Amino acid sequence: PSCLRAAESMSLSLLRRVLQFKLCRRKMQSGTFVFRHRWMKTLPVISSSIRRMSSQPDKDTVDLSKFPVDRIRNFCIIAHIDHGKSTLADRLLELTGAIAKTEKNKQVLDKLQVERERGITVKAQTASLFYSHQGEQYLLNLIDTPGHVDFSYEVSRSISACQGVLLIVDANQGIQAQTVANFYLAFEAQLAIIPVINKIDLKNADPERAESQIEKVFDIPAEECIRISAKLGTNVEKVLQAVVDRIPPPDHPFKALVFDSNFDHYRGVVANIAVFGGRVRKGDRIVSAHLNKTYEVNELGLLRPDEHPTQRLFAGQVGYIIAGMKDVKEAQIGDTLYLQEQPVEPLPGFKPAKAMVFAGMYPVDQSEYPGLRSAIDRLTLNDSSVTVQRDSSLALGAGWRLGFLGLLHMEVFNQRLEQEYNASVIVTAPTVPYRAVLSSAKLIKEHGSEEITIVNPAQFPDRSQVSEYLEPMVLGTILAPDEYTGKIMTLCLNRRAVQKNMIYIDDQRVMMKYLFPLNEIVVDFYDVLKSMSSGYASFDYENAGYQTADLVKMDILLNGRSVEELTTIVHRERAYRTGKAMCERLKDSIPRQMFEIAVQAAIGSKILARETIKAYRKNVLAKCYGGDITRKMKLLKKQAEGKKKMRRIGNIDVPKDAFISVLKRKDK
Ligand SMILES: Nc1nc2c(ncn2[C@@H]2O[C@H](COP(=O)(O)OP(=O)(O)OP(=O)(O)O)[C@@H](O)[C@H]2O)c(=O)[nH]1
Repeated sequence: PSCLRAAESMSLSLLRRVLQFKLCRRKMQSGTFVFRHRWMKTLPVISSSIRRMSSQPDKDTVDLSKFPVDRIRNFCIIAHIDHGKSTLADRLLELTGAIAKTEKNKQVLDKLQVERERGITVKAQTASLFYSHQGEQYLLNLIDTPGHVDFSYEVSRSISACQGVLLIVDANQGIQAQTVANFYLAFEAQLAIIPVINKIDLKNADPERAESQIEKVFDIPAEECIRISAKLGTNVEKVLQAVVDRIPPPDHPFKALVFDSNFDHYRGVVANIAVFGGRVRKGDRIVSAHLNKTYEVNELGLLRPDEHPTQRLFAGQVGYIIAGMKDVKEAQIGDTLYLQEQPVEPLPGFKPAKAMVFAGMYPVDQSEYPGLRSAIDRLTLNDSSVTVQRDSSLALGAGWRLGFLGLLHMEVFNQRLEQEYNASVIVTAPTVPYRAVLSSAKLIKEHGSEEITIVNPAQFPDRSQVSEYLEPMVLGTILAPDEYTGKIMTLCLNRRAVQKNMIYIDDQRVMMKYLFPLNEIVVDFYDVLKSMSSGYASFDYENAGYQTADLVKMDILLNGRSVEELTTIVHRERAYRTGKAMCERLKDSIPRQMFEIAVQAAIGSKILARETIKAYRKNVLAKCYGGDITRKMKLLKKQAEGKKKMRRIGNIDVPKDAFISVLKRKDK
């Protein structure tokens, strides 16, 4: 009101200057933009000139720390695997000038080698983009997320840092299992959902069908869908407009959420944060709500998509912060950071990731133990969802028992160890976390509780000491064309699954829900499902607690000697069939050696199955007549290298892949 009064006596341009000066000062003091809103309402003429002034679309000179919160949008891209998230992210980056438009820009946000090789996203990535819309400049914070079911943990935490999502659906494939799972994650978080139908350039694209599925399954009007081709860039601009128009700006009290973290060898932990309110500056002392530890901020900035240091981070911004944390466990995902002098109520955070698959990991040669230990330490610094426990076995020596989110997660971890740390490891047959209710007083005392979780089959307690065994269950969703329904039902039945629900989502596609024992799907269910449906079926699952089960421990013996790493826990009624199949597969995967090998499956002292591997001697020099010594040396070296991929158990060479492949079944 005092300014309005002053306006009567001052020229408008002078008043403008006074206000601009006050505005800057107030913004710097309060760190919020509430002040600006208020003035814009009372003085539209002045505010429009201020707006013009602060929305110069020159992204290199704009001061990000003063970016108005009402022109910030935080969103992520979610979809089923391969529906084109990373490709759309590339186009968005290009269109907003964050990266140059070249042929080489393919899945720019997929930085890890394993991501590029497998063509999948494993870790969520963040980038800040500038976008001019109707003369205003907007700051769009984009988070690209992985599509595979093992990494849905990354999706849920990305969602917590956003106010909206782009839900991508392939125009050819339509809604798939993870589309459904991801939709509900976003829906439950009450985010704005923009459905995007991608790949409309494909010959068999059927966008109408995808839209009617979206209407039927998610209750989103078909008109809200945007049809695009991420590959060709068709209509991608419309996506940016929708982000601005349909996603609300962030509006929160003073605090920041840690939604990702990774470890940098030189700078320590780099935490990705979403600032929900207020601001943080270099040199500020911040507190992590979870550990109640105080740190000094050494560096912070935005991700565009590479780190771009700034002096401050403001409400509504998504960026990174480095504050002398030494372990990613200090930057717990879901934790709240606040300024030391301004404690706040912590944000709700995320459900912690729970390991569902456990496996032993051992060096191929014990002399490589220290190297492998430091490689595992470093890799887990970057992936806090992996649990690590030290373990040792008679045959394989000292090693670890690691817990993963799923089998693909385990394979990716393994591949990263080999590629990024040049480590050669043996991974034992994966197992799920079983539980046992103990009846033996001695064991209860030893464990300090009646119910124990067993992640190592070798430590499976004997039936006589247990009143009940329990196995983890999951509720699986399968989407497939109806012609495969019969085959899929047989497969599920073979995997001890119970059907819970089945509906047609359109005239050709069926959605089925089954309750599965986790161990039945963990190794190869997805592969089998894919191949029996010519790649058309998709699968996703969520945890569904524990159920009583009649379990037994099955040992595998090589020449009468039990190989602890091949021990598995099986359902009693399946023991014979599983034992026989395991022996057959071991016979195929262990190469013939200079002596005969008996492969047996046993429960206690009872032998269930046996196969014999005949003796054989491979003379690699057999075809090498005459005297070329270099050629002979080369062949012998090659043979020695082949042996490195083997593990000697007793006097038997077992290929390291045998430990996992032994569990893969041949479902028809
Ligand atoms: N024809 C066509 N192909 C596309 C389009 N968008 C993406 N693709 C292709 O689809 C494949 C998967 O694309 P990505 O962008 O890697 O998919 P994604 O959803 O990020 O995959 P994940 O990160 O593994 O979940 C790639 O081969 C892309 O080239 C499109 O609009 N048209």
